[in-house]
Amino acid sequence: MEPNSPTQVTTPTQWGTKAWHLLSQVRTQSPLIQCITNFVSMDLMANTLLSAGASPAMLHSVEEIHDFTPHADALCINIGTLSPAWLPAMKAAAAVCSDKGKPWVLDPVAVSASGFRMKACLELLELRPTVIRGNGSEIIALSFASSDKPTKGADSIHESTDAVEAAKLLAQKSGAIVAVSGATDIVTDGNQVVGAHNGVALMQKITATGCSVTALVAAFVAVDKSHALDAAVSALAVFGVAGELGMKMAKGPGSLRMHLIDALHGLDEATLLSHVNITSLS
Ligand SMILES: Nc1ncnc2c1ncn2[C@@H]1O[C@H](COP(=O)(O)OP(=O)(O)OP(=O)(O)O)[C@@H](O)[C@H]1O
Ligand SMILES: Cc1ncsc1CCO
Ligand SMILES: [Mg+2]
Repeated sequence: MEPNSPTQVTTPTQWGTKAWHLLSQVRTQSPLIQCITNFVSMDLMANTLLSAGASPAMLHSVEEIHDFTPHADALCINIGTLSPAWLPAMKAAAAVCSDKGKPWVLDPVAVSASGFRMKACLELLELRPTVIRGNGSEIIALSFASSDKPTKGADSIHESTDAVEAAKLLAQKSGAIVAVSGATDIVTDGNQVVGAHNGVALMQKITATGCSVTALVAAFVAVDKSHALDAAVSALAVFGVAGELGMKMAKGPGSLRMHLIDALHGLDEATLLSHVNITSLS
């Protein structure tokens, strides 16, 4: 696999400007994002993409990959409710992207829950995802290809900061940018490590916020595919800022879900620049 390319050090102010630029590009270009995702996440993921200005398409039939996937600007694959029937479509779509140099993003939901899930993820890794985004437990399990000790399932029992070395190893082994969500979202190319400190803890109490931010990463990578690390960091920070703004109006997880989507849709430059909190961790 090709080595990851070095990325220049970016100051906090430059990160804010970069995140705004990429969000603006998503809004003006409205990239088409194909999502092959779990049943739980379909609604929130599609609404997250729409609020950010992208165009979601939740197409997962293997019969449609040949016609449709070449027209997508990026692909998001999520194994959350995986069954054998879905895997051929996931592999076919990932192969189209890999062949055409189109970005695609993998979300290894609950990868340690079973040998079946782990094997599927390892086969998908062979198709060279541009970015892998998971929670701490998922990234640790995938990095060590370990399903010996099933964790809680879709939720993490690790902090994202517990997964830094595992994330770097996975990035080095796979050639992908690896993003770990949590109180601090961590993104690495196997060498450089960047932290996005935005978000609120209550986002963990809304199912599929992680799945949705993975799709947002796909939208950001779609508009800047040669800088996948920057795009992933920016998407995670933007989603976190939307969570912080939404929290000002929310009374609990149900209303946070609604206000987060509203905040993402209405996010302006000054608000984003004053909230983005991204630092280098390496
Ligand atoms: N303690 C926290 N403080 C701030 N933000 C958080 C915290 N925990 C998670 N988040 C944010 O919540 C979102 C979802 O992250 P999480 O780690 O819960 O994903 P996940 O476990 O894959 O979720 P799911 O599988 O339900 O989609 C991310 O945007 C992340 O930054
Ligand atoms: C709860 C849950 N179970 C399988 S997928 C999913 C959505 C969050 O990943
Ligand atoms: Mg998840």
